[in-house]
Amino acid sequence: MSKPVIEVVAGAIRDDQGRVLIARRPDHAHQGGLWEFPGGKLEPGESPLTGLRRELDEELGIQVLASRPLICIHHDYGDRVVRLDVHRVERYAGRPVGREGQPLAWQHPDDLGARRFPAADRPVLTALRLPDRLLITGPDPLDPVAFVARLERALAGGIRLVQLRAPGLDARAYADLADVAYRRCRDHGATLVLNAPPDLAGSLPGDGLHLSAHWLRKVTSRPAAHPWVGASCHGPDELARAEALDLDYVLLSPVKPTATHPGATPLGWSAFAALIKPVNRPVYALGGLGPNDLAAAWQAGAQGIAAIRGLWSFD
Ligand SMILES: Nc1nc2c([nH]c(=O)n2[C@@H]2O[C@H](COP(=O)(O)OP(=O)(O)OP(=O)(O)O)[C@@H](O)[C@H]2O)c(=O)[nH]1
Repeated sequence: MSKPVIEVVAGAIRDDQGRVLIARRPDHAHQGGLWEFPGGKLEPGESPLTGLRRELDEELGIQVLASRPLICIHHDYGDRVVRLDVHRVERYAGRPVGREGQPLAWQHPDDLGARRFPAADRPVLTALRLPDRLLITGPDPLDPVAFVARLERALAGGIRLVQLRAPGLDARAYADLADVAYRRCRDHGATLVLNAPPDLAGSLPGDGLHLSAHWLRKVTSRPAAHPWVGASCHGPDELARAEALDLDYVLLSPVKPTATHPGATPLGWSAFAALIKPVNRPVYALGGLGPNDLAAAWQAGAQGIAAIRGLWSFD
């Protein structure tokens, strides 16, 4: 018999330094003594938004004014299954205090890994470290100077995650480009992931590796030596494989018609949402999307959007 699912809603609240508010669970509670994102169980018939507002008022004494979905996790603890629906609180009124006596702490997302959280929260920590826009570079740089100028403009415009994709370049030209792109990204505090064969990527400067669907099929374990590893997925089998390999995030495409893959059938948002429902990691929506699609992507359960044309400035 399948176990009942406990519906839980929680808030990721940031301060103006980008730190996130966490609370320590009471020792006697389930997962007692561990840190958590403030929230709790939904009441019967309650919507996630109403539950979020109620819980954060009860626990912290704040009033949520604006929020959006961040990530939703299904986790089986053995004695119970929890559906943890985490929302980013964008605006709130009041000053958070531990109204139930729980200790609170503000922590930068990169440092959250040093705290002990319930197992369900692991992908939430990853989602908090990733931005909502992933730039895929393109088209292939026939003119590297113009390519780097475009990259620079994207970084100056706030892009913080870049996938270096240049399938037409040979290994040497790709390595040269990675060298320049990595320096530019580092100057802006952005993360560069290399869309290249794992062995080549491992020898180049970068913060991570992007596995094409081809390499996702070929690798037998998560490639070591890369702090970040993501992959391109197009359906449930590839999504399941990315999870089994314990990759950090995935891209699912195509959501809309795209110039890069004109023959592919677009998923549309509702099929996209259904496909990522069982996926316990951040998913970027890809295919014919731009910044105007961000709100739809969040509502469908995505981390955000990935794009070439939608984020790469052409002139
Ligand atoms: N609030 C919250 N709960 C979490 C997180 N991660 C996680 O696995 N959970 C689990 O989700 C469930 C939430 O239950 P809770 O005890 O906080 O719920 P509650 O505030 O309504 O308390 P109550 O049971 O005393 O009424 C627990 O099983 C808890 O272990 C998290 O980050 N935040």
